[in-house]
This record gives sequence, C-alpha cells and structure tokens, in this order.
Amino acid sequence: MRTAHRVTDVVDAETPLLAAGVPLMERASFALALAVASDLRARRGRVVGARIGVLVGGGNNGGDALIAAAHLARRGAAVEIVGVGRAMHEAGAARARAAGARFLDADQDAGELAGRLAGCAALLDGITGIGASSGLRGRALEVVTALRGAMASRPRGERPWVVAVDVPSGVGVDDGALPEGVLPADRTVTMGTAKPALLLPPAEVAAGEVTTVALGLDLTGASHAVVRLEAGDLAEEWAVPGPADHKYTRGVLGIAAGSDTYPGAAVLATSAAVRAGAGMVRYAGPDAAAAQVLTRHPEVVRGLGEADQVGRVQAWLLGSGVGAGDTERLAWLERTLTHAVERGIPVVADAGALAVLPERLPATVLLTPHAGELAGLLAARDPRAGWDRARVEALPVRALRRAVDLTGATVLLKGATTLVAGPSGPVHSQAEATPWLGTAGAGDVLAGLAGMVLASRAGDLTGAGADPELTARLGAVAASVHGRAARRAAGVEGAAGVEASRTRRAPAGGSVGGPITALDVAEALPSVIRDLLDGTLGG
Ligand SMILES: NC(=O)C1=CN([C@@H]2O[C@H](COP(=O)(O)OP(=O)(O)OC[C@H]3O[C@@H](n4cnc5c(N)ncnc54)[C@H](O)[C@@H]3O)[C@@H](O)[C@H]2O)[C@@H](O)CC1
Ligand SMILES: [K+]
Repeated sequence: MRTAHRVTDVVDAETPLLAAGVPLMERASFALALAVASDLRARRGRVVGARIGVLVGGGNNGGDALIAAAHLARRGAAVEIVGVGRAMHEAGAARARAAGARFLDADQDAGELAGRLAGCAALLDGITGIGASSGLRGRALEVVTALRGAMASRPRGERPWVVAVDVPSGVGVDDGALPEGVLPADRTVTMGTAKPALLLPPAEVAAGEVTTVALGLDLTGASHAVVRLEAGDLAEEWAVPGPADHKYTRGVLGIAAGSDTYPGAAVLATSAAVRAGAGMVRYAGPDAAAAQVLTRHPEVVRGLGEADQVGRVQAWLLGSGVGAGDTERLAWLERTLTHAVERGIPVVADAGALAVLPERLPATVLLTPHAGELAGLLAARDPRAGWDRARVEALPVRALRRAVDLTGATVLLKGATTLVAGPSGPVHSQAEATPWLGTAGAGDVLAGLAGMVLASRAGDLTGAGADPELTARLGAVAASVHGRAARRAAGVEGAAGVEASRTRRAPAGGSVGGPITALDVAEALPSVIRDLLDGTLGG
C-alpha cells in the first residue's frame, strides 16, 4: 500500500523532532543528493563534471536544494544555482558557495537563464514545497515558464533530468491541483512521507518516479489522506471460497444493466461479474438484452418483475447502459434502488441510475460516474458552485469529496487514475489502467466487476460492526483489478510499459501494449485474479 499524508500532519510530525534538534534538513538533503547522483551515474556514467542547475525558492524547500547542491558540488559536479525567491536559505547558500557551486545572476533575462538551464544534465526544482499554496507566482513563474519553453524545443534525449524536491513546485500539495507553470519532474524525492499531490490526478503526472526519504517522522496518529492499494492489498480483500461455500454464500449479484438501445452493456457487465467469480448473477433487464446475455453466459439466471420478485441478491448493479430517455427502466431502477437501500443491500449505481438517486444514500451505495456524469450530479445539487466537466477534471478530489458530502454515498470517479472515497476514510487513488482502456464499454465491465466484489463481501459490508470505509476500499480493489486486466489484455509489459501508461511518456523498454475491447478486459479477469491470489502479480 502506498500512502500520503496531509501537509498539516507532516508539519505536526516534524515539529517535535525539530524541537529536539533532529537534523531533518541534513537527512533530507543528503538523500536528495544521493538520488540525483545515482540518476546521473545511471544516465551519464558519472557525476564529475556534470552540469546541474538548481532552482531555489526562499524557504526550506530551497534549503534542501542548496545543501544537496553543496554535496553534489563536492562530488565534482558543476553546480549552477538560480534564486527565484525573495530570500534564500542562508546557511544552505553558504554551504553551496563553500563547496564551489556557482550562483547565476538571478536578475538576468529569463529566456537566457532558461536557455542555459535547459542545457544542464540535471535540474533540481527546489522552489516551493509544503509551505506554499498552489501555483507559482512572480519571478519563479517567469523562470519556470521560460524553462519549460526552452526544454520543449530540445529533442527529448537532450533535456535535463528533472528532480523535484519534496513536490514539483506549484502543485496543490494536498488537493493535487496542477496549475500552469509546474516543471514536470522525472523523479520526486519526497521528505518523510509522500504528499497527496504525488498520488493524485492531475498533479501526479508531474511527479515522475517518487522516492520517499525516511526522516523518522511519527505519523502513527495521522490518518492517511490518500491510499493506493497494491497487489498484496487486493489479494487480502479478495473473497476466496472455502470448502463450506456455495453459490449463495459466495455472493449473488443482481444486474439491471442494458436496454434495447444499449444491450451490449448487459453482456459486458455480466461477463465481468461471472468471470470475476460471482456465486450467481441474476439478470434483471429487458428480454432482448437477456437473450444476448444467456447466449454468452448460460450460467446467468433471469430475474423477472420487481426487486422483491427477482429472488435473493446480496448486491445490485443498477443502471449501466440505461439512457436518459428510457423512462420506464429508470422508474424501475429508482424503485429497486429504494428497495435495496431500505434493506441495506449494497448497490453499484452506474450511468442511468445516477439520474434517479434519492436525496441521501448510505455509504454502501457506490456511485460510479465519469467526470462528465460527476459534473452533472454536482451541477444539479450544488448549482451555484459552477461545476462542469473541466472543473471536475482540474480538481477531481474536491469534486469527489463534494459529491460524497452531498449524497452520503461512496463515490468512484472513473478516469486514467480512478479515485474512490466514502464519507469517512482516505481517498483511494488507483492508477493501474492503461490508456488503451479508454474504450466503449470499459465502464460497464468495471460496474459488473465492482458489483461482484460488493456481493462477495456483502456480509462484511452490512453486518453489525461493519467497517464504514469498506465500500470505498472494495471500489478501489475493483478499479485496480479492472486496470490490471486491461494491461494484461493490452499486453502492457515491464516496468517501463507500466510507467509509460502512468506518466503517458514514451518508455525506455517493455511494451506499451496495443488496442483492446471491453470484452477483452472481462476475459482477462480470471487470470489476473489467479495471479493476484498466487502472489505473482507485481506492484
Ligand atoms: N519543516 C521541516 O522540518 C523540514 C522541511 N523540509 C523542507 O522544507 C519544505 C517546507 O519549507 P517551508 O515551510 O519553508 O516552505 P517552502 O519552502 O515550501 O515555501 C515557502 C517559500 O516559498 C515562497 N512562496 C510561497 N508561495 C509561493 C508561490 N506561489 N510562488 C512562489 N513562491 C512562493 C515563500 O515566499 C517562501 O519563500 C518542505 O517541502 C521540505 O522540502 C525538509 O528539509 C525536511 C524537514
Ligand atoms: K519543490
């Protein structure tokens, strides 16, 4: 599990150590210099003689960068320092100077400065860290903007290796905002614990590879702001049948997906659910779609009539492939959702079901909007806040949290990185998907998979003493398994391929894979789940 902590919690954890005289900045800057040196050796063979540009702001983030600059200068690098803040960490500057680093004229033309920096082997971004609000200003913004331009005009292989100190300067550290004027990093060396922006869209793409320096902070009392589940965590949450289990104890999922207009959603959602190991699927949709489902999956049972006539289900998937004009189906979905909520049955509410939500919902209802649907939901319930798709994409965590507050439900926001949060607990951020997954029907597969995961853990979700954060965690499990199945189907291979999928940059090796259909993703589920349980799935 990867985790991140909020700025206030990091500051609270640092304070007693600083009061006790623990040299946190020494530790941070030494580890930073080691990381830069190791990257330089890997990329160029040596540190001696390498030109390293250091962008320094006025606070302790600049202090970290200056002391690291001193270490690198002592190892023989040609270090050039550019101050872009009103002040400069004095002790750090003195050490850098004493070690032989050069201070460039900070007032020179930003374009000239940028041209010089763009020719360096490596750049350290030590302008702002956790002490600044989102968005660089003034001279810092001017220099970074010029530098981004100068770097963009060079061939990719001739651009400097960028290492961000703690966070890429200017990102919204806690909310993951990515304003104009952030220098995208190849690596971020983060101090003590990862910061939310390093795991959250849209800022995470500017972080590159993240290295966390252990500073000895005691964060045991602080809650996680962001959690990213890894393979071992998924396996722990996955319900594995025992000898006493049978189809009813393994979880019966009711699926009301698909319509005469979109019958394919029924096939995709049921395929995902049965391939992910549902004990039973009851399909409660229109006849034409049901015929297609049964042709492909004879194991599916039809559920006819109203919710109380369908037969026992432990969870529902409602709404995939039901359009806004399908008033009869929407009315049925609304009645079924109410019925399920009254009985404490977990629900995945997707697509059409998002249009028929009651005012308040329990956390065991998992809404699965994409950015446009979330914008619609927020615009309807919070009309004066100006929510639209662009705003949701720029501030996805805020949009997610707002939707949770307004509905009471657990919300899963689909995207290249999928975010899930409930009324309590962290934001889950799962980034395993490949861009190939952005294809029609992929959401129906996720919905069926998520419904099956909730059905298989229904007892834990609703029993006495149920963990109120479990729905969000299981939503994250589904999102991660969905992304991993997409990677497998697409043939994304090797760390480089995975990294390229995440950062949308060209890989140095491995394979970025090729096109897939939504059904391919459903069909990859059994082998991914098997590897997950065998412990052979990485990451
Ligand atoms: N506090 C600690 O114990 C430790 C802090 N460390 C480092 O210190 C950093 C935090 O240092 P600070 O609290 O001094 O704050 P920062 O250095 O993150 O930021 C404050 C500085 O940025 C300037 N600034 C603020 N907003 C700006 C904007 N929008 N555009 C341009 N400049 C802006 C301020 O004028 C000030 O000079 C951490 O991120 C980390 O790098 C590490 O050395 C580890 C220990
Ligand atoms: K920084």
